[in-house]
Amino acid sequence: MKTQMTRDYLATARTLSEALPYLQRFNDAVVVVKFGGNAMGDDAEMASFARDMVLLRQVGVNPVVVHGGGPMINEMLAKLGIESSFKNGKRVTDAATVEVVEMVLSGRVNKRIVQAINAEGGKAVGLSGKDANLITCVPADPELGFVGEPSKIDPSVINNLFEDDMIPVIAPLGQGKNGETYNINGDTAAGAIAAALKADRLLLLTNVSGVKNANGDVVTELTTADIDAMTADGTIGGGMIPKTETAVAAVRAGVRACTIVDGRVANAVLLELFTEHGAGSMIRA
Ligand SMILES: Nc1ncnc2c1ncn2[C@@H]1O[C@H](COP(=O)(O)OP(=O)(O)O)[C@@H](O)[C@H]1O
Ligand SMILES: CC(=O)N[C@@H](CCC(=O)OP(=O)(O)O)C(=O)O
Repeated sequence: MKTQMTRDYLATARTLSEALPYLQRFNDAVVVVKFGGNAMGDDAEMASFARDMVLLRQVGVNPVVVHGGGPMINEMLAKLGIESSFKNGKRVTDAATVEVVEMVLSGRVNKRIVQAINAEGGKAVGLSGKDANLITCVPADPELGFVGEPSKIDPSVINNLFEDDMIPVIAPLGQGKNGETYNINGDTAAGAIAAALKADRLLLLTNVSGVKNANGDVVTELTTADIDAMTADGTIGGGMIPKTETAVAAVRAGVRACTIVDGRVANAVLLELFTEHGAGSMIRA
């Protein structure tokens, strides 16, 4: 049974300690957290994120981490002298680039998060969308090369890890039908996994406090119509495009709510889920 999380409940707890007596209400809830490369920060910030994941698991929530690592990919591409560009927030990915993307995401970034969660007392297992056929892809757009759009999700490996009290940490790569490797935007991968799991919440952690309007103010609740209008007039641009696209697709696919929030704030995930401090921008169906 999944616990129903409601904004009403969230609004009644002002602090984490006030929320503590009610945390069992979240037992067995599935929360997919996209941890963006820009949200990762230094070792102390990484440890704070890892602690949040371990605490969620301890109160019975099933967290799934899907990570990005765009800045770390940029750094490695620059070292190798490979030029890179983006179209609507997605990296144009040729054969040489996808090799680097896989090395950086499945290697260094994935293991850094796994190690941080394990150091906090959790049991994290690092995977990519290629493991156990988790994510099958089709090409997203001919102009983007090896950028994948998830066409099939097999979440059985995630459910098995939940049963064994483990926290899946997933790098956003997938496999095509001919065995080719695809680079998937981290937000897109997180949304597809959240939809397949019918997650209670999808949290997209980034380096801004939410979706901003033309005046620069964070919009706390957004409808899909607001997002369409703000994208059409250019208020939403760059890396925010895949996030809002993902939020809309996820809530349409049955995810209860999606929040875009600043992951650099201490205890960002716990505060967002359990207290009215949950700032950021929330999108619901
Ligand atoms: N309307 C908007 N509100 C907030 N951020 C926006 C907006 N439009 C574009 N952005 C940009 O999107 C960025 C977040 O996307 P991105 O850098 O890809 O993050 P991440 O690495 O966390 O996935 C912000 O830092 C900001 O520069
Ligand atoms: C297709 C595409 O854009 N893939 C992304 C995957 C990493 C990612 O999403 O990283 P952030 O979440 O840190 O931006 C990329 O190559 O940068």
